[in-house]
Amino acid sequence: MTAHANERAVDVRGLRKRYGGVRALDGLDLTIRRGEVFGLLGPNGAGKSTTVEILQGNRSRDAGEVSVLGADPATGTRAWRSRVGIVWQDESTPAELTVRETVRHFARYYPRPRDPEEVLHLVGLEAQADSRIKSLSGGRRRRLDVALGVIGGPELLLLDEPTTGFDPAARRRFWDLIRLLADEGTTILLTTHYLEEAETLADRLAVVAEGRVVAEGTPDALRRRYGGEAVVTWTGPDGSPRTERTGTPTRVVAGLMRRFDGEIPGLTVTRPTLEDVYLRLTGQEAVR
Ligand SMILES: Nc1ncnc2c1ncn2[C@@H]1O[C@H](COP(=O)(O)OP(=O)(O)OP(=O)(O)O)[C@@H](O)[C@H]1O
Repeated sequence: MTAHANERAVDVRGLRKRYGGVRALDGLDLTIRRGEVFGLLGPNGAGKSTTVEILQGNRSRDAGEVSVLGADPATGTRAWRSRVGIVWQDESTPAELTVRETVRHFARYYPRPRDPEEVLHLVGLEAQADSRIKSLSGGRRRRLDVALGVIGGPELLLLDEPTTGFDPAARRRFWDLIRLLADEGTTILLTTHYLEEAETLADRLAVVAEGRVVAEGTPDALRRRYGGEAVVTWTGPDGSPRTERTGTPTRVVAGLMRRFDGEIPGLTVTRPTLEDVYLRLTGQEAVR
């Protein structure tokens, strides 16, 4: 909890955006509190990147109210920009510079930057510090982008699919970095297609579909509200598989224990995952 915990870092009301005939945002509402890690989920084309770009001040909107750290991004000053960390999708940094030179170079743009060596360590690029950017693999390139997003010591970090292209170890390391920044009080918005990532990192989530928020809450609350019933399976006395869908799996298991007088053969209890919730909310639920 930070001193600002009840303040809003991001407040969006009725956000609308069209690209020609395409309605990308259709009345999106979003509130992110200070110090919170907030995950934005949604299928391809739902409007997540457009939202992040508008919050960054890099895209205009057609309608709606937007406040980011107390300012309208459309008219954000240089001082405001220095408080917001952005990870660009296609960074146009000079490919001839080394990783260390680039991070140091970007640090000079900010009034209170983090230590470049610390940032290289945090994103796991110490071993590549003297490599030229053009020689980096795609995943390491992306880690450098993340380094440039945090070098200014932002109050708010806006991350659009930050771990796409990361190998599993780099993704875990990135999660540690996000937790560290969150512990320091940084507010973080991240979009992701990795539900495990959302569940691991986010205090609260919003699911976006067709340009609107269709559900919002903690991962637990979303699972409880939209997850549906648990599934209990076991093996019957005749050896055949049995299944029961239930809102009270403990009661079902207690009944089975009495019936079997001890160990229940083949018992499993499966509770709805965030993925089940997500697929249901975005209308992509598989027919079972
Ligand atoms: N520059 C653009 N010009 C025209 N249409 C665009 C542009 N950017 C986005 N769109 C369209 O707006 C809609 C929302 O796109 P957006 O990139 O915001 O979605 P997204 O949720 O980030 O998707 P993804 O998960 O694929 O990144 C899509 O239909 C997309 O094709």
